[in-house]
Amino acid sequence: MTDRLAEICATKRIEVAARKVQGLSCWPEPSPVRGFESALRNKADTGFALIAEIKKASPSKGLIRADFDPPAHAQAYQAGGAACLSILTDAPYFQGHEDYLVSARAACDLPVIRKDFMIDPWQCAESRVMGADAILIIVAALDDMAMSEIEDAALALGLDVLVEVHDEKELERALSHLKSRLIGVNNRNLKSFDVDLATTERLAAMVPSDKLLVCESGIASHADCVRMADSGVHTFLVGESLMRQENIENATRSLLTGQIG
Ligand SMILES: O=C(O)c1ccccc1NCC(=O)[C@H](O)[C@H](O)COP(=O)(O)O
Repeated sequence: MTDRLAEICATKRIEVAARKVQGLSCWPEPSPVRGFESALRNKADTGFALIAEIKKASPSKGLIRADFDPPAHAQAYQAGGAACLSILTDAPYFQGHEDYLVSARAACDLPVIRKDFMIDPWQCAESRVMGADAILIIVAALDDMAMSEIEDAALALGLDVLVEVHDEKELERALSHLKSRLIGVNNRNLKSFDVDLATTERLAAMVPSDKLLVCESGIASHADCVRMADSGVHTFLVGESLMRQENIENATRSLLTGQIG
């Protein structure tokens, strides 16, 4: 595990231990699960499928959007053609909050992935109670047994799982130990924070055809999407480049279609 990821996970362990003591009763009953994977597959069949991220800040860039308004961003992403939302709930490193997930999901019809650092199967139940439709498993953060236990807990609750890898070794571990059909290749190096789209291009050929490959991080334009399509990749997770735009709806449409304005 990278030092930074290890630090984030150590902080998360303390946070989750405290949240477990509080229990789950503070959220209302969740609405039925919206199909996250199916929404992506439907859009990817006919063009580009976008998981649009609601991201206020990040460890690599600090504050990204000052006038942060999750419900408004969710509606803009949906109007611009996004298939799903990704909502950061980690507070210490991303200035996220579970209220952002609750309010953004209530403001639109899109399925939502809770973007956080999963280190305990209990967080799956917590995610479902918040209203999440999917969770993220970061292979680099977990050993084989832990990631498999978290995946089982998520699937038992009806949540979809996006399995995130950064290199060949992590992809092999994911394919050997996990059953989820969504594989995210994250182009961000967690040691240097450098982003290189060639990471997705390198790993794409290793991903079996029954899996849906999601290209994560560093996508900034329609040209980047077209470049990834040359490697057979039509599904993207995009945060910063859209969150920095004044008109998020137009920027989302332009990313997906190449149309300006
Ligand atoms: O974004 C970061 O700085 C970061 C640092 C450490 C761990 C994870 C990090 N990002 C999580 C993500 O996966 C991205 O938010 C997501 O792929 C969107 O990336 P981008 O379009 O480059 O904002």
